[in-house]
Amino acid sequence: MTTLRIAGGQVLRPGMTVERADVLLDQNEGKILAVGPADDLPDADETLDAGDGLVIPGLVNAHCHAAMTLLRGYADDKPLESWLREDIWPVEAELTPEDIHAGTELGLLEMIQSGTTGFADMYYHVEKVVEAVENAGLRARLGHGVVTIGRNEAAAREDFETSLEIAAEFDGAADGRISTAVMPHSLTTVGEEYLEEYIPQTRELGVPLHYHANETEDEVTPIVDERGERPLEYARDMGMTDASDFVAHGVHVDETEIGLLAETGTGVVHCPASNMKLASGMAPVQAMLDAGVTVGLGTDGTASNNDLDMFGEMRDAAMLGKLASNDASAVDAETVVRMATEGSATALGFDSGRIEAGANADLAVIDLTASHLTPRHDLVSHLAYAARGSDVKHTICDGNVLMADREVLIMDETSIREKAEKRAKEAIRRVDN
Ligand SMILES: N[C@@H](CCSC[C@H]1O[C@@H](n2cnc3c(=O)[nH]cnc32)[C@H](O)[C@@H]1O)C(=O)O
Ligand SMILES: [Zn+2]
Repeated sequence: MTTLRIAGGQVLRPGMTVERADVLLDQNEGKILAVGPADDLPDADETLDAGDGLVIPGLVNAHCHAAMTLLRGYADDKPLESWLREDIWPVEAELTPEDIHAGTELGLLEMIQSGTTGFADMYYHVEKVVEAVENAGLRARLGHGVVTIGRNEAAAREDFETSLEIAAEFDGAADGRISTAVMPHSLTTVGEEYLEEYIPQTRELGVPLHYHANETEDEVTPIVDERGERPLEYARDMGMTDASDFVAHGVHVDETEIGLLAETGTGVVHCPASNMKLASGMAPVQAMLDAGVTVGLGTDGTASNNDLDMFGEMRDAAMLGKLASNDASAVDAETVVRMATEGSATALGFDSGRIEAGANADLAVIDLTASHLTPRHDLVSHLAYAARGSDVKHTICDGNVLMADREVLIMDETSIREKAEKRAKEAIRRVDN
């Protein structure tokens, strides 16, 4: 067994307390072996100096479309429907598998540089997303997003069957760092007849479902008008609300749907920056948490954010949550830190998001010497309201050091950025011609 000690730091423990301690990792199993005072822990094969920094669970971005880094800043200042139809979907039609590989690599680089060690991703040409994640050393739940509207039956079936095939083929890949889900895009972009046929096949596969739900009023009204029930009641009737399933957004959920989510255990991934940027609405996060709903945190894609920095997402969640509840004590610092770690990990079914023996060895170490993190009254407050991705100095996933002292060890940053820049511009040229 090869062991790594993260020494000389202060550690964020599951109860959101901070204590001076070392952390001992088993690099073969990718697990945390022990947390405690330096003198109490056995010697390790390797030591990584936390330099009096703050050791936190690696952040988990529970809803993303990583390859959309290629479209960062391409189409801003529009609501969801016109943004997708007029700008995003036309250029996505031009993206090649290699483009998606390049965009995903750029996203993974940004995640490693900002302390994110796990994420959920809905896209296509997922074999290229798998390849990028395998090489980058991160933990991910991946899936092919299914859209059947606007497609003939053969194309619609092919899209859903691709999602099942991908989920079956890659679940457990990368020595277990990769898991999968079947990902119908949303309850209004996938026809009921296909849900009826393919959801049971998903259950046979034993992987969860992930889909966008209740993001905008336009996603809710048609279902209520046509079915006389709420979208998540429809989802439940279609067998899409298991405890292992997780939905993105959940902005326009009413009390009935909050109660349903609390009862089924289906996770909700709150994406505050995307919801604000697309003017989708303000999710009732505090009400969902008070009802016992599992709430994770996600950035969505970088074309509706526009970065993958989960520190910014925590800050947005806290600020928006207070406004949405008209209550400055709502969605407080501890709540958003828990959302970005334990909440997201639970929603994705990762044994990560907490620093205690037996959990995955997914961690980040924050350099506290910055002026914007001074003085150190309350480090949990700093995580929510002051820290930023660029404060992360070490990132570790599955017990492997992916970034040390801000140097990404296993990816060539310059070539990744140059490739993404080139491929993004070429894709835009193709859509403009
Ligand atoms: N098989 C589908 C691809 C679906 S991938 C996931 C889709 O979600 C889109 N997406 C990104 N952000 C959002 C959002 O906030 N709400 C809904 N869809 C989004 C993204 O652009 C992408 O088209 C097809 O061939 O079009
Ligand atoms: Zn999304």
